[in-house]
Amino acid sequence: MRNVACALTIAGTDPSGGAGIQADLKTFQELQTYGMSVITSVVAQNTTGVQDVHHIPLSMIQKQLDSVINDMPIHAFKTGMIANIDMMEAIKAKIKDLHIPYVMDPVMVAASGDPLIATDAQKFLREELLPLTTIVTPNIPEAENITGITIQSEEAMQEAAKLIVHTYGAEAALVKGGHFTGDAIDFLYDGEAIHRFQAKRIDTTNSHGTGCTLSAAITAYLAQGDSLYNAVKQAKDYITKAIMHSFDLGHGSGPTNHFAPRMEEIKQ
Ligand SMILES: Nc1ncnc2c1ncn2[C@@H]1O[C@H](COP(=O)(O)OP(=O)(O)OP(=O)(O)O)[C@@H](O)[C@H]1O
Ligand SMILES: Cc1ncc(COP(=O)(O)O)c(N)n1
Repeated sequence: MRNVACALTIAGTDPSGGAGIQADLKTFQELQTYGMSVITSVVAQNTTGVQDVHHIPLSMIQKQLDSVINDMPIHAFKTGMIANIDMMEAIKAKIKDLHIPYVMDPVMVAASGDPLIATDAQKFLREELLPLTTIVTPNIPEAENITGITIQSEEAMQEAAKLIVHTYGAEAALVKGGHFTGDAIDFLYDGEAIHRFQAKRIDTTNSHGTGCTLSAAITAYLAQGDSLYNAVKQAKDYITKAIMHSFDLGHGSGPTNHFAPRMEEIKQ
């Protein structure tokens, strides 16, 4: 029996608190999971976009990973923004023997449209990191980038999820429909079956950090020992409530509300 579920995020930062490491740690905390973090890049960003990026030196990323891995229990981990091939190689070397659930949010571009990883790193991510994942959670542009297919229908989303598993070697793929119109429908393919997760589309422009929050919630539930299906189902519920009660903060696309799911439960 575990004392407490422990989850690690390896990602970039967001000083405005909506995305990246900050969103991940808030999500872990809300889901009663002990959160740990390794910072890859310090990003000057807010709800309106990315102002600047400072990459942490490689040796410091390696040392942060050693600090956590050599001392702490880790029951599941996620990766978010990993800006270049050198960082990806260093991280791969440290995580490949962990043998615990690995959730990859294949962050490529911020919701504001600003690129977050180098173009040549996309190939490394696809070929070297994807095969290590328990689940990868691309949005539609990321799924198009990984598979090379154009996604304009639910059928194409499902085809992309299957391709990511069978061609690129992820154990499972969750292709997210946040960028579509109509209901917010995500498809999970676990190597055997397609599962559909549907929520009403919430009429809001507050979508800063939705992908980070969803993947962090999946990581927290996996750290707690939930099955992949149950982790995704509960995480989808969490992000839907967090968007429903999102905050009108900042001058751009506002952040999700991490305590909304708990407040809704208290009200019931
Ligand atoms: N307006 C919305 N209403 C309800 N659910 C939404 C809405 N927008 C996104 N979602 C859901 O939020 C989750 C994140 O999906 P999305 O496709 O937005 O990811 P993303 O693009 O990686 O995130 P981000 O916009 O932060 O980059 C998915 O479960 C998606 O269905
Ligand atoms: C450090 C970091 N990681 C990921 C995102 C993507 O989040 P979003 O697309 O919601 O802006 C981001 N903006 N910043």
